Amino acid sequence: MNGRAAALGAGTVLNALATGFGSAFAIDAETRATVELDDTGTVDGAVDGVPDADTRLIERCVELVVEEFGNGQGGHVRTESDVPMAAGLKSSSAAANATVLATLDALDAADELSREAACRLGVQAARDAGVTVTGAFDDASASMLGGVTVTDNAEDDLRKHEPVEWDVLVWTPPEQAFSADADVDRCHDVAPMADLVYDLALDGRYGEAMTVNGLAFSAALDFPTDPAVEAMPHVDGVSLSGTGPSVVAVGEREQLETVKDRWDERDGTTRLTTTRNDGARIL
Ligand SMILES: Nc1ncnc2c1ncn2[C@@H]1O[C@H](COP(=O)(O)OP(=O)(O)OP(=O)(O)O)[C@@H](O)[C@H]1O
Ligand SMILES: O=C(O)C1=C[C@@H](O)[C@@H](O)[C@H](O)C1
Repeated sequence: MNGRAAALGAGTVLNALATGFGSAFAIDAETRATVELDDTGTVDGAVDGVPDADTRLIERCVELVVEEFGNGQGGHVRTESDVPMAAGLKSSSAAANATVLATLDALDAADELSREAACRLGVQAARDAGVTVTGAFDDASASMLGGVTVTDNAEDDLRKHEPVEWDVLVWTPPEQAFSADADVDRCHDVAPMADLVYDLALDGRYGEAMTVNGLAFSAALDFPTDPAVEAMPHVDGVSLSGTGPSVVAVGEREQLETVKDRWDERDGTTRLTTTRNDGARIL
């Protein structure tokens, strides 16, 4: 009873920590999960290359799927990832989605649940594991479905979902920033800006939405705005991603290459990539 699946990392249009409404877009970075089920009744998890990682999220994903579609099985779950952990690129959503799909695959139950419903199980696991503030259905839906999504995280409701063909530049500083540690009160203070970003996103003005989001949440969460200001003359949109520290920009490839030269001078890694519209998949 083995299963294997992959889900996508994502960047932010609107951070949901202010109002519960969020928006994210899938990028070409993957987390893969392998699940082996057995009759032990207990689940243990491991993250490739990170021996001390917190594995409660992926273990909880297996448990929830087994509760609904299995017969008391336990087993092992292991992830390997191109999405850096706690860097703002939705590593938790990608790990949860990949694990839920891999467990469904191991139980031969992948056709019994829509991708959207599978994603809600991962969100529940993230809440149970305490790795999220709002549940992060915005990030989870982008990671699972691909394209850009706009969501109400209080209701796990998908308000908008559409494919997008964007070139994307990602700067990831060496630090980590766990969502569960974010200063939520400071985010509430920028709610009027989040309302504006939500309206822009619903209008399909994603680039402007991202830029307003980035300035507001960088200020609220105490991240530098210099990378965004450097990028602004060249790109359609630039934002702090998630609860940081990564910054994502979208626009013309050539212009993003100009920004990359500037961002390369900073500590960390800078990567040119694209959006993905295919979403998570069973391998
Ligand atoms: N590859 C992985 N395998 C297993 N668990 C993971 C993996 N990546 C992330 N996680 C879980 O998610 C937690 C990090 O979640 P967090 O929301 O802080 O990061 P993120 O999703 O990358 O950030 P953001 O929401 O700002 O994009 C980790 O502590 C771990 O529990
Ligand atoms: O933990 C959460 O609820 C969230 C974390 C960040 O990724 C945000 O970007 C997201 O909108 C919500």
